[in-house]
Amino acid sequence: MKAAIIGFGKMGQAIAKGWIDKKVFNPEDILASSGSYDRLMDACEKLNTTPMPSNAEAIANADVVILAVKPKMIADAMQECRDLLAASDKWIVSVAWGIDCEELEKLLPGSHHISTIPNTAIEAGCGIMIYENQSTLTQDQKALFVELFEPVSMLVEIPKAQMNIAGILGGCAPAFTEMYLEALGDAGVAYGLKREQAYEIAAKMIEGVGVLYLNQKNHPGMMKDDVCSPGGSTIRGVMQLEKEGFRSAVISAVQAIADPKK
Ligand SMILES: NC(=O)C1=CN([C@@H]2O[C@H](COP(=O)(O)OP(=O)(O)OC[C@H]3O[C@@H](n4cnc5c(N)ncnc54)[C@H](O)[C@@H]3O)[C@@H](O)[C@H]2O)C=CC1
Ligand SMILES: O=C(O)[C@@H]1CCC=N1
Repeated sequence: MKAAIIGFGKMGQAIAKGWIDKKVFNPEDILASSGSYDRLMDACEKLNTTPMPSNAEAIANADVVILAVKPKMIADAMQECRDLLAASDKWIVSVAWGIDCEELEKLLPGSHHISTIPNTAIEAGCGIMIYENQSTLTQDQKALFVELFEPVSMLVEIPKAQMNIAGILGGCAPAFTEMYLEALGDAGVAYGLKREQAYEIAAKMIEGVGVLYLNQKNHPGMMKDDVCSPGGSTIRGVMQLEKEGFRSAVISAVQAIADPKK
């Protein structure tokens, strides 16, 4: 099987790296095409993926197509490929933010497609792949979709009305968490830790908290209480975060994306 990745930027490359690392695809079976041919050549040289001169050629030679251009670019990028996609059993995984099954059908009528929102951690094989419960994939294509993305992500099926909020938590919030990681690193450095060591400790801590929650499904407040010894040190930090509006800031950040006009 061969995969065409149309748009070989951050997300396109993250998917390719995750697949190569988990041996889902041989690097040369990933056919990449992008807006800038020079940058595409550089990226493909690093990953050993195959650079393609056009979107149409990448798609013609592939079984599955990952659509990883900016949402506004889809119509332009796929203009020459609409007929080919409508007339074949090739199938499309769109990762474009805000483009649901109905929108995809308008852009690529008659094709087999599924609308998803992945996150950058797919590169490390521990991503989240939100996908809409409505798609035009056949049963066999849906099974292949699971086969390709399960090794690199947790798959979460979501109805159309909740795609946006699920995508914010899975796809956008990594940036919030990276800011938190950076802030912990700065604080560690301020108190004498080497920066690399500070980031490593903080990153492992974030990973561990996630795994602990997923294993036990205890309420996060209870998990926090387990860390705060009576009269101990942690509760002083927790009280300060409460005073600074930490939780409220996080909720407001989600709102700023979910309701951009407010
Ligand atoms: N970066 C992220 O964390 C996430 C991104 N996404 C979605 O992934 C898609 C790509 O986003 P990024 O990778 O972050 O952006 P990016 O700007 O890094 O990548 C976009 C790529 O598309 C290429 N491109 C532009 N016009 C093209 C055309 N006509 N044909 C082929 N390629 C073309 C550009 O050269 C660039 O390599 C977007 O739709 C975004 O909503 C979804 C979830 C998370
Ligand atoms: O910021 C964006 O538009 C993309 C979609 C989700 C994460 N990054």
